[in-house]
Amino acid sequence: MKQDEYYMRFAIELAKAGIGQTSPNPVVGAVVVKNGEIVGFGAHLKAGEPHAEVHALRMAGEKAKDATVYVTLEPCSHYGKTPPCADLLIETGVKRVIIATTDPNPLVAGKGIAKLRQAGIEVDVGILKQEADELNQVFFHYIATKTPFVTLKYASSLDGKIATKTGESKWITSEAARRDVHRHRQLHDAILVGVNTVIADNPSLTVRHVKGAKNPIRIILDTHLRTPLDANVVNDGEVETWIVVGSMVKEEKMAQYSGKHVRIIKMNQPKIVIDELLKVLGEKQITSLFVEGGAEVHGSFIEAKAVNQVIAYIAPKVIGGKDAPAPIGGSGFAQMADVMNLKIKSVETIGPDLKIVALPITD
Ligand SMILES: Nc1c(/N=C/[C@H](O)[C@H](O)[C@H](O)COP(=O)(O)O)[nH]c(=O)[nH]c1=O
Repeated sequence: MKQDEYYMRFAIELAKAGIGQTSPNPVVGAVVVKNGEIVGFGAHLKAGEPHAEVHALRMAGEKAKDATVYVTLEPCSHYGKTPPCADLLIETGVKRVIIATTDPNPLVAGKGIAKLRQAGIEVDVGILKQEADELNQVFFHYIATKTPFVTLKYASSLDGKIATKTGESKWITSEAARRDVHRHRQLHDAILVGVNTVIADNPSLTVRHVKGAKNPIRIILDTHLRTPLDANVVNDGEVETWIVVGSMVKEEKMAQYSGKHVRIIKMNQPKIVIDELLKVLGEKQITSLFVEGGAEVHGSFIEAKAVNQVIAYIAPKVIGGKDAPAPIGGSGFAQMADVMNLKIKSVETIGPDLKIVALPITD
């Protein structure tokens, strides 16, 4: 008889199928086991479509009766866009439900488990909890804060430069590393850069190296509305571009962009306050934000303590020069006691480059 962990690991792998597709819902996987045999499995693939348990139970059919169901997130017990899974599990007559982690939403946490137990179903919680929680770090953050989970990404040389002293930066990292960046882009609801990056690089900020991927919304931080009218992000019509401006920008200046594929979001203060921005984006159901620079934008997110993950691509190149820019601008920390501390989550090589993923340590 395989252990519970074996089946839960399969459910976690299934859940990964939905990553980048289910926003603003979590990713969930479910496996139905009867007499030591897998008789059904499924994953939640898109908000508004059936939940993982529904797919798995449908596949199991009659065999679901008296079966054991493994699910990576507590079954829902409230009517969302689809009927509650806890009720379906009860009606189906399953014998046992194994849950990796409970729902982070305080409104529903534990309710699904209680409903199942009241119906006489044996419920165990916590198998592979950590792996299951990691799957939904974005969703859990968004449910708790109603603001996007922020990943800050930069590419730098071995000596920590993001461009030469003359502003050249194409390319620091390899094609393989840049393809990896596009994979991260497609997993996000929005990408954000500062207007200086638009002026310097005229980026498209679309997902190109990944087939059939959706393009995240492009967000440009542009306090004084300096985004060039002929910029790619304003004219290519590939995906919506939101330009965030300060309160002092004049209506007639904004009118120049009408007819373009852009939406101008005017903040209620002259300068863009990151915390305010994240609240506005959260209200617009942006659950994950990929901040791609430049240095001043990175500095403002770090100073606002608004970074949930850092992804750094380090190329084996030396650019040198005291005037060549480093990844994080802004005023920086004066004392070591105040610097941002992180825990390295992973280090891997991609082609000739290093990729480091680190998570800020929130004391
Ligand atoms: N210069 C480098 C980067 N530069 C990233 C820039 O900030 C900007 O996001 C790019 O110009 C993106 O352009 P597009 O969207 O692909 O058209 N990013 C990287 O990963 N490696 C580098 O070498």
